[in-house]
Amino acid sequence: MIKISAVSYTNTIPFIFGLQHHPIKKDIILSLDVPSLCAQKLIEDKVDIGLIPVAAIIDLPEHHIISDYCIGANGQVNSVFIFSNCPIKDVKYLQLDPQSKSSNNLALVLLKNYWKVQPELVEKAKEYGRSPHPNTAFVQIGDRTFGKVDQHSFVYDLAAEWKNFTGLEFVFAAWVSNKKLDDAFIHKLNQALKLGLDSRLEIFENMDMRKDFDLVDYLMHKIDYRLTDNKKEALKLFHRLMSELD
Ligand SMILES: C=C(O[C@@H]1C=C(C(=O)O)C=C[C@H]1O)C(=O)O
Repeated sequence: MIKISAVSYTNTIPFIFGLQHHPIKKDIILSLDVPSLCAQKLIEDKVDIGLIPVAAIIDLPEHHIISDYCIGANGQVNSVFIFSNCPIKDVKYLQLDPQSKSSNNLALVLLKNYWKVQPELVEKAKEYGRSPHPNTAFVQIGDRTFGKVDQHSFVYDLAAEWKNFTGLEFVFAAWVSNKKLDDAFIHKLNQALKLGLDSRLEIFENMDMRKDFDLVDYLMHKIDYRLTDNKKEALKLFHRLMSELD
């Protein structure tokens, strides 16, 4: 059996659907975890494959990107934000999202190279997301951000800001194995992922919709599941800019 850890957010539902509706389901054990844990499990070899934050790839002794599907965006993504009490140029404290790896690092890359400000970083903030301090901002990703854009004074969509900065798409998470896997299995995995993406309209029929967030637009148009050459170029640049952070 091949062990897989995938992201437990709504944007991964099409992939999960594909894995559960394809014959591959007999060959795998699937667990759903927050992104930082997907990465940790793959690094500790508790799983063979992870849909892991691309920022964690550099922590793996061996890695293989085994799919041309991913969690990415071409401009606005609608679920990766800096929410702030003040304009970004005035931020003094930045709380990081404990569930994230890629977006925390993307925030740091943009603050340094694009906005050119270096706030103090706060990890594991006690009052995460609720600081009354006027110069505090926080990174937040995934379903917890749905419906929140109207609740904060200043809102920055990090995939849109990355595109403003570089002109490129962005990849947040990729399907990565920590060992070489059989080609036939990889082929089946990709068929299953494609099946899930092709089943999105059927998935919507059984999905609880929200009044405060357009899930159909999000899963059809905002999350961009194709690991294009443009995203691969973005990934190289992102890893380089990450390695230059102090
Ligand atoms: C677009 C998203 O991408 C996610 C962001 C990640 C990160 O910041 O480490 C990891 C996995 C992705 O699922 C999201 O979930 O909102």
